[in-house]
Amino acid sequence: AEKLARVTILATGGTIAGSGATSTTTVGYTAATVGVERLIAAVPELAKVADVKGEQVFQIASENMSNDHWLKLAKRVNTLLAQQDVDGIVITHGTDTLEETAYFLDLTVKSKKPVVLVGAMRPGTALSADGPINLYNAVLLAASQEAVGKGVLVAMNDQIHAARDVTKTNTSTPDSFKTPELGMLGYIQGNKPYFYHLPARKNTVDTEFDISKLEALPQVDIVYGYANVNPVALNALVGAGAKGIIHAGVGDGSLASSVKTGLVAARKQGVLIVRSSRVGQGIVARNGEANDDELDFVASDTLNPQKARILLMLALTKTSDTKQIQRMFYTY
Ligand SMILES: NC(=O)C[C@H](N)C(=O)O
Repeated sequence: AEKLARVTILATGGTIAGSGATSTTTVGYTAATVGVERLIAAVPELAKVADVKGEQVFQIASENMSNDHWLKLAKRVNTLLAQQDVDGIVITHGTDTLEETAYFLDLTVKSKKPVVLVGAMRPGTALSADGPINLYNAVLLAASQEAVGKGVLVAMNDQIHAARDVTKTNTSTPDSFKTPELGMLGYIQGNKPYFYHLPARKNTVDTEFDISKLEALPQVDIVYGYANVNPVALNALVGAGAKGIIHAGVGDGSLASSVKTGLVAARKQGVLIVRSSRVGQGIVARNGEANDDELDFVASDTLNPQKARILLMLALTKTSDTKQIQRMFYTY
């Protein structure tokens, strides 16, 4: 018989490990209650596709995910993937910040072996819970040769997405994870992954980031744009020591005059400013809605604000030169 791939499941909590009072409880349940061994035992089919081991790394709802959790997780993933006896990793995760953790790992994992993030939109106790099939698909994907060298992947709702581009698009439906416009990578169907696209941006072994010796990440915060915007939030975050600010601007990253004044002042104090957009799709054009050359700002390209925040934190561990950081935003 062919030897099965060895896949470690790192469990972090979320709704995939959640439970509710009744089978029709799809909101108002409790996330992060079920341990990894029970998650694995609930899907005996896993044993057919991989030699599976479980490890409980955290037990949290993903709204509580932090920089510290990311550093711990990335270090654990790198340690495991350096081992001969680990062929791939699945990370069970809450869906609220799953896209952020996926992108953080996409930039910091130093291996071509598959890393697949998975979650669920319904707790395990619900009718038509999506966790078990999502977990099965994720393990199947992590055990496959097809997933090698494709960066960190997200497996949800029978689909395969790239960490950089996937986003949560719906508060509660099982088809919430999408890659609008840039496109998902493929499907999982009939016990097989099918790929149609490859991630074009550099990831994993091809990035310049190394978190192996880091104990903390620089403080980077997000400021939201809206009509009648109040600059108080921006000024407070800068006052609280932010090293970088992501401006989630309206439209193509446009800046209201009241906020622009604060951003210019912050930049003069050495704070890195990235113009992103709250729109969720499209390129934020450099020197478009603002003269980035003159202001010494960075444009986020297509990264949404929460992912721009991750790239800026990692960029600041290497340099504070805006030209270098802009290059990174066009590379990753
Ligand atoms: N569907 C979910 O997993 C939502 C939950 N709040 C979490 O992110 O942990």
